[in-house]
Amino acid sequence: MEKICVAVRVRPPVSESVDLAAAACSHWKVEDNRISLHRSLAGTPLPPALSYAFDHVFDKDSSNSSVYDLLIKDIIHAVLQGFNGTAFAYGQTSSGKTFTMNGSHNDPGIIHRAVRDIFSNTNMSTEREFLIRVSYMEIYNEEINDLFAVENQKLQIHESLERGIYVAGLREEIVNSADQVLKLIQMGEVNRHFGETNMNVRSSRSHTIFRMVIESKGKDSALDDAIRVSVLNLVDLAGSERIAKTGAGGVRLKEGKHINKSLMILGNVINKLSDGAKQRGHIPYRDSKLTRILQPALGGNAKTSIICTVAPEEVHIEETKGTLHFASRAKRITNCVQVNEILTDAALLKRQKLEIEELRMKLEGSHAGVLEQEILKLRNDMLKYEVEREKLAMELEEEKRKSHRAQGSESLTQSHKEDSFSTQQGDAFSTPTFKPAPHAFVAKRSSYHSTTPEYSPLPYEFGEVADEDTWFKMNNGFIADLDSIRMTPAKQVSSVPSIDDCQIGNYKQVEDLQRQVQEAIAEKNEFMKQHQEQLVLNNQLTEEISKLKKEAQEVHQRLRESCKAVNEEICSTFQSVDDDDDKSTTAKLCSRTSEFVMFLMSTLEANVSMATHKNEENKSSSRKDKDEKGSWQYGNKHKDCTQIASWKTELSGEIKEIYERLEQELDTNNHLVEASKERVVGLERESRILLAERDDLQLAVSDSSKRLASLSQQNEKIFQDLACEIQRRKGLEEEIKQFSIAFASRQRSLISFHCDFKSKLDHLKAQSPPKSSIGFGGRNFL
Ligand SMILES: Nc1ncnc2c1ncn2[C@@H]1O[C@H](COP(=O)(O)OP(=O)(O)OP(=O)(O)O)[C@@H](O)[C@H]1O
Repeated sequence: MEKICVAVRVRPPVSESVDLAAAACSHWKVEDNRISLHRSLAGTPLPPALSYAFDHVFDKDSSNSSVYDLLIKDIIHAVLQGFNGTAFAYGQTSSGKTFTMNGSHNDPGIIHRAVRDIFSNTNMSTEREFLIRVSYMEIYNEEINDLFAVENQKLQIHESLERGIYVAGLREEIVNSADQVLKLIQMGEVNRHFGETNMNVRSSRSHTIFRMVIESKGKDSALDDAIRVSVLNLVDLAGSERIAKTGAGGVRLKEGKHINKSLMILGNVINKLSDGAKQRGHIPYRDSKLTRILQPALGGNAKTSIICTVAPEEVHIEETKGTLHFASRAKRITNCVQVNEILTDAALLKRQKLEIEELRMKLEGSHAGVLEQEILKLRNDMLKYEVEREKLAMELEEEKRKSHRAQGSESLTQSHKEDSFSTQQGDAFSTPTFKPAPHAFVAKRSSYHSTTPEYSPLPYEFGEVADEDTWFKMNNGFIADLDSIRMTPAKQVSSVPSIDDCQIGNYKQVEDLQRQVQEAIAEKNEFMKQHQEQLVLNNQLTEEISKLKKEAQEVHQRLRESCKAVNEEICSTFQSVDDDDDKSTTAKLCSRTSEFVMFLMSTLEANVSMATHKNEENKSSSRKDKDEKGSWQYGNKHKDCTQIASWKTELSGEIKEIYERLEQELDTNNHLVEASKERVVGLERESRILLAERDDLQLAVSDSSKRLASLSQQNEKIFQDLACEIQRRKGLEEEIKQFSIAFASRQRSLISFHCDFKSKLDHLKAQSPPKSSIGFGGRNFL
């Protein structure tokens, strides 16, 4: 959707007096793209906020060149690319419309500049070849006249699915240079209705439409055979006028009424269109010839610019306000612009092949929704063909009826002759400078346009069967050719993501998931490996711990055993001493000494020596006692005591030695036990850490196993979905295939029907009197 571009141009004041001119200009102020009334009519208060902004506002000093550059140039370039374009000048009488469109010698107008621009572009184009046709018409008192052929008067407007709205019988000239076109325009201007009024010595009494149809085709047909056809309308409207001001009477009055009426209808159409799509309802395009011809430019398929001209004088303030109001309504209109293309059979075939290829590509991986849309589109196309076929059948019937009627009418035959004469004769206006086109495309299309008989392929009553809604729905664009042309399906901009994108997205998703699964598996394997290693380490440590425990037990055992052995040794020593004592006479003394030794075990050497010393003392005292009890015992015992003392010394030495050894051994063992204990504690701590680690690992492993399981599930689901999708796609492919076959057969039947229809038509034409006698005279191209 594209908004209409609206500009306002203020004409310079016409007063010859500089002061008056300055005063005239002082009411309207132009700043950038804004125009405001800043001084009201004498004696009336200034209306609030009377200020308008437009795409451009040109002040009195502006030139046609700047208007063209800012407002029209873009349209011309769009037209060369296949878009329709329209520019028209609107405003009260004498406000400068004709000056803007036609210009002057020093400052050529928009039409002149557009023609030059088009040819300089086409001549420079290395990629496309062009065929340009021009026509020039006027709407005078609600009648359409051909300005290139005065004999073509009161032409009728028709509408067809292929051509859109067109004027039947309008002369079109194939042109190949700007000079040629400008010459033709100059000749056409002669036929235009001008008249003198109080307000303008050369006032346009009609609306004029200069039309250029530009066909183009890529020079490299390997790339695309499509032919672009665009239409440029440059319109100079007649000015609205107040009868009181123009002083019109008689013919001028009649003209003025028609002008005002058609401009009022144009205003109504603009108002309706500016209401927005929802509120607008029925648009009264059919109420005037002007709005009917401009229909594609107003809310249809064309880039449109409106230049509203205003007069700055105080006397015209009301009209200027009216024009600005019209302009501000027009600013709200949006058009739906698209490139117009027509296709030859070969191009159509090429395109269809491409489309099938695209479909196949899409089928190879994507959303069924898009495919369903494609199917729907194809179905719609097929329906369209059906409708077209029915219409053609109706037309054939109509033709037959008309031909029967015509055969019975002699007078109509005569009028046909006259009309035929005018059609064949009137080539005083044939293109003088036209040379055979160098390129096959231009030659072919030129010959087509110059040889095709001009008649409307549709009955006149068609206007009653086709309405705007049908036109909008079925043919929102202009297609200039009829016979060998197919409609290019409207370019669609889909909001759904493209099928390729979706496919890539799916594959990416699957790839991502597969990668994730791979990673998860690798992670899991890594965890398992670590887990195994940890288990081995753990086992080793457990073994080591048990070994150490065993070792510690052995140490304890050994210690116990060695203690036991020492005890046993001591006991056996004492036993041997006891046994010896039993055998010797000093047994009793030994027995007593053994008790003493046991005591000495704790007090060691010092006590032994002390004990020995005391014993010596005791011996002497006891000797005294024993001397008193019996002197015979003392002599025997003295010998024994000496021996016992030596034994005692010997024994003490041995005991001391054993004790020291045992003490050393005990120390060593204690050290060993301590070290073992420490080691055991360390190992236990290590084992605890390892156990905790193992638990963590087990948790992680179970987590990753779960994740792996869910990923596998997802993966499986995706694969299932993919399988379903593939299955569905296969079904759709099958459906498309069948549909394509059905479509092709319908197309073939349509083409054969078309040929049949044409041949019947030719046959009928050959049999019946010429069309002009029954209303089919003239040419069929716009
Ligand atoms: N921008 C302009 N610069 C110089 N002269 C201008 C300009 N606009 C209009 N004029 C002059 O004003 C007069 C009226 O202009 P023009 O005939 O173009 O008006 P119009 O709107 O076409 O009138 P009508 O509707 O009656 O045909 C002419 O003499 C024209 O040369």
